Amino acid sequence: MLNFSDRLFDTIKKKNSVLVAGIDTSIENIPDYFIKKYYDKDKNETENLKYILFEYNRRIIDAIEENIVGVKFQAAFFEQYSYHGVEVLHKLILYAKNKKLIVIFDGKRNDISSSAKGYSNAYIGETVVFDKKIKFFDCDAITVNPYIGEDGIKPFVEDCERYKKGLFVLVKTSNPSSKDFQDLSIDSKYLFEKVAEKVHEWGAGCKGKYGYSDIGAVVGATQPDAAKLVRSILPDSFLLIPGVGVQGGKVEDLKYFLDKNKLGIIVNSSRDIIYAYKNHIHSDFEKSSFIASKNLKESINNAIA
Ligand SMILES: O=c1ccn([C@@H]2O[C@H](COP(=O)(O)O)[C@@H](O)[C@H]2O)c(=O)[nH]1
Repeated sequence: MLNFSDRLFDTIKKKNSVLVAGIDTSIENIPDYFIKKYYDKDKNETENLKYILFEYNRRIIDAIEENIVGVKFQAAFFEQYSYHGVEVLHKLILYAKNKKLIVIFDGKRNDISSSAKGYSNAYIGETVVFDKKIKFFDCDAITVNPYIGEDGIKPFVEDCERYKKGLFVLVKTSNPSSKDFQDLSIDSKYLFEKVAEKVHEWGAGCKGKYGYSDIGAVVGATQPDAAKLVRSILPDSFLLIPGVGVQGGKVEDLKYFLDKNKLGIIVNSSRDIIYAYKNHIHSDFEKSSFIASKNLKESINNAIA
């Protein structure tokens, strides 16, 4: 099996797209006509929830797959429905993997090393179950929070090497409050620069045949100035960039995130794609999402050409 960064690189080239669709779906944002059509009064709430949540997202994935390199599943939107949502998440991960899309689990997980290893086992590695080892979620990559320090990151990095998976470490996030801690100054550097230096160190041992590291960084689209600094520290890492559109990040600023080969980025968009029907692009939600993802893919490609 190829390294994560090689699989990502090849899929970007094959699809001619760096767009990742964020699957952040809440039931209350699914169109009424869809719910009315599929809500079955003879079933209980959770059976209806599971069916409708899976079906809506499955159809979105089918509609947009040609425009995207992968999908990013935001854990919160599944966990809010307890184990019912997690069951749907598991089914959707399998569905997306079967379509050869790059699957990123956005859980921003971490803990002390023993607990971090549990998260890593679940999402990118394998878990010992009696005399078997089971790859439960088997995603291509996971987002992690670096605040706990190196011993919490190491189990993930080791599993990236072992299972050919990827990691995206939060370096400079897209939200306005990212400045509260990430911009604190230490030794005349921002804290996020220090984190980026660590990401460089952690990724040095896992590079693919194209020279990219399997350990990448999350940098918000709303942070082009920070992106220039991060890119100078991380010349060989993929940057996962959320925050275009609704959060104010501009496609024209994506050039500041690129590496020297005008590559090395993937750009997430969630609400603008999964709820594109709200913008009345088309009366049909699948067509709306298709058009929104196609337009965004093309405008990103133009901006980074
Ligand atoms: O810095 C970060 C890190 C993660 N996110 C996540 O990305 C999507 C963004 O959704 P949009 O609807 O496209 O705004 C969401 O899942 C966030 O949890 C981020 O926004 N910023």
